[in-house]
Order: sequence, then C-alpha cells, then structure tokens
Amino acid sequence: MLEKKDISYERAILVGIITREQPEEKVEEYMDELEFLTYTAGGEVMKRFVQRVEIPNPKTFIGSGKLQEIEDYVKEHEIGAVIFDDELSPVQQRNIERQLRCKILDRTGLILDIFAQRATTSYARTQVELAQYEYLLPRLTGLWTHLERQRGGIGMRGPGETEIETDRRIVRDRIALLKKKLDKIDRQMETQRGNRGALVRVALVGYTNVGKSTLMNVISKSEVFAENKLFATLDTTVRKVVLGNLPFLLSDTVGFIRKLPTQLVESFKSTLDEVREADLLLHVVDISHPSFEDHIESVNQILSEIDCADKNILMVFNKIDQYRAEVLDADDLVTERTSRHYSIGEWKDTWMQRMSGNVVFISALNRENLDEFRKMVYREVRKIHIGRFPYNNFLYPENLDEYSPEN
Ligand SMILES: Nc1nc2c(ncn2[C@@H]2O[C@H](COP(=O)(O)OP(=O)(O)OP(=O)(O)O)[C@@H](O)[C@H]2O)c(=O)[nH]1
Ligand SMILES: [Mg+2]
Repeated sequence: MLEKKDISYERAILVGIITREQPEEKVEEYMDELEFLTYTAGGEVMKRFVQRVEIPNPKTFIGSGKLQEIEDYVKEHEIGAVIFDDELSPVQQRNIERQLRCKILDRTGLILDIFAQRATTSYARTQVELAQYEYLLPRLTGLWTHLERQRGGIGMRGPGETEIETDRRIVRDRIALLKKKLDKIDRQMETQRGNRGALVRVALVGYTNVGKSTLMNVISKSEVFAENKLFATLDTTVRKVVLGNLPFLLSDTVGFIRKLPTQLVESFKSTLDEVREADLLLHVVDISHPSFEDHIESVNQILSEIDCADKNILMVFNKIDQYRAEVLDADDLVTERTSRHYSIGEWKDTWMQRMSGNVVFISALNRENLDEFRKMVYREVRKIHIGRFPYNNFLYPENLDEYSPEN
C-alpha cells in the first residue's frame, strides 16, 4: 500500500488549537480521541501541545513560537511523529515537516493509516488504497520537497516540476484503475445482496468502539472481531437472525468518527450500501462516553451524507454497566448541575423521551436488558415484514413474548 506512515512503536506528540469554534473543553475531548487513535495506530503519546489562536497560520498552522517549542521537544525526546488534530493544508504540512524533520500527520492521515493497517480483505484494501491516493493527490507538491532536499534543490526546478506532473499522472491512473476494480467487486456484491431475497434487512450503525460487533455477536451468536480499539470492523458482516420465528438479516458495519475523512466516506460507499439498503437501522451509542451526544450528532451527519437520515432508526444505548454520572456534593453550591450529573433515569426524561418506544438501554457485554432489545427489534422488523408479506402475518404474534414454538 502506498505512503504508509506507519507509526507503530513510535513516540508521538499531539497538537491541537483552541479557537472560537473549538473551546478548551472540546479540544481536551478531541485530544483524548486523537490519543486513542494514535494508540490504535500503534504509537505512544508523550505530550500534548495546545495553542489558542484566532485563525490558524496559513503557512505553519500554529504560531512560530509554539512551533519552536515543539521543535525543541521533538529533538530532545526523539519524537518520531507529530500528529495534528485538524486537517493541514499541503503547504502547512510541508512547512512544518521542513522545520521539525519528522513525520507529520493530520487526523485524516492518521485515520487512513489505521484503516490501512486494519484492512484485511482485498476489498477493504482496495477501498483504503483509493482513499489514500485521493488524499495524496493534492499533496504531491509536498513530496517534491523530498526530491529537492535529496538533490540539493538549486537548478532542479524544471525537471522537478515535470516529475510532479508525471507523479500526478501515475496517481490519477492508479485512482482510475482502483475505481474500476471496485466497480467490478461492487457489481458482484450487488448480485450477492440480490440473492438474499426479500428478508428484512437491519444494520447496526454508530460511532466507532460503541459495541456494535459485540452486540452482533450476542444477538446472532456469531464471532465477529471486537476489541477496545478504534475501527475494529472494516468489512461488513451479515448474519441471519431469527427472533420468535421471524427471520431477518443483521449486518455489522464500519464505525463512524467525527470528521471522518471524506475520501474514506467516498471509497467506503459500497460498504455503506449495506446501511443504505437496510430497512431498519439500529443506532448504537456508548452512553458511558462523556461526549456521547456529540457522537450521535456525528453519526447523524454521516447518515445524512449517505442519504440515510430518514430511515427507520432505533436508538440502542449500550454500556450502561459502565455509565457513571458525575457526583455533585450536596454542599457544593458553586458547580452548576449539568447533564454530566444525570442518572440514566434522568436521561430517559430528556430529549430521549420524545423517541419513547424506539429507545433501549442495554449492556451488550453483561447481556443486560437484551430481552427488551429483542422485543423492540422484533416489533419493528415484524411491522416491515408484514408490510411485505401480508398473507402470512398469522405466523407472527404481535409481541415477542406471545411467541411459543408450538404455534
Ligand atoms: N463495559 C462495556 N463494554 C462494552 C460493552 N459492549 C462492548 N464493549 C466493549 O467495547 C469495546 C468495543 O466493542 P466493539 O464491539 O468492537 O465495538 P464496535 O462498535 O464494533 O467498534 P468498531 O468496529 O471499531 O467501530 C470492546 O472492548 C467491547 O468489549 C458493554 O455493554 N459494556
Ligand atoms: Mg466493530
């Protein structure tokens, strides 16, 4: 695969900026997530640098003083990779690289790197490779600096530029080729999906690491890979599930993340077809995560990007075993009581109430409340199924508890 900035076993530092749109508390959370991403990619975060800026510097992203501070730190602690939370322009990336002389990655680059490491099937690898080339194309001028450095630079401008043009053409050809390859696989997969018949299709969607695969395993008794890292799942898995005697197809899909690189959304479009063609979405949320509401918003945004926002959606709040409300001292009269102090019971009375009937609180890991989950899914799948096969609705009682195998 191309331009893989492998950061395994690498000492890394993180850089973020505080702006009007990104207040300090948010940046803290973003950096936590970036650290988790770095860890997933195999790196170790040694330090975080944060700067307050009005607007990012167009040449170096952060101010020169801060950059100097980072340069000193990088030298002193033998840092291999500097990772920025925000997207860097090709120019910024090149300038920073010149000064720091180590690997410079932005969030998109890091996510692409993780996808590259984790893609195992040829389909996923092709999708990731396409995304990488598309990310690389506007950045080819950056590569030119490497050539420039090797050759001393002066007088090399002409041939260098031709070389960039050649590089660009090679990359464009490669992109065209990969697209063709994906098209072919897509058509095969479409036929496969067509062969699945008219069964109701349900897809698990949600932010990365919320427990989609774990839930899939529990519900379908399958063995999908789940672990406490980001993007454990890149390929879609589909299983047939039967509740009562009502059969449907359940698919586990790739997790979403804030600022999911557009290149990835694009090239994973066909993986996301599984979501697009689903009759019902189960939006899984990790309620124990302090930013779970932001996560819901990111997921909803990606769902609307792929035209899935108006589908039937059930909300599944997972990891209730791990949920801890912040405790407010009875004699603390200063701290304002916020949603961070809510119990799960109180959460149920918030905006979640408006979705009543379409919300369930579970722990996939401890198998808590799965009966309620099954009942809710059964109810919705039954509605869709009966709409499709009205003549055999007698087979399916209205509620799952009314089902007994003798019927
Ligand atoms: N405490 C707790 N942990 C859970 C629960 N469900 C899943 N987990 C853990 O959360 C981590 C992520 O689970 P996955 O099932 O891989 O999550 P995913 O949503 O499929 O993640 P991606 O495929 O990376 O998008 C694993 O370490 C699980 O063991 C739960 O109900 N409670
Ligand atoms: Mg998964």
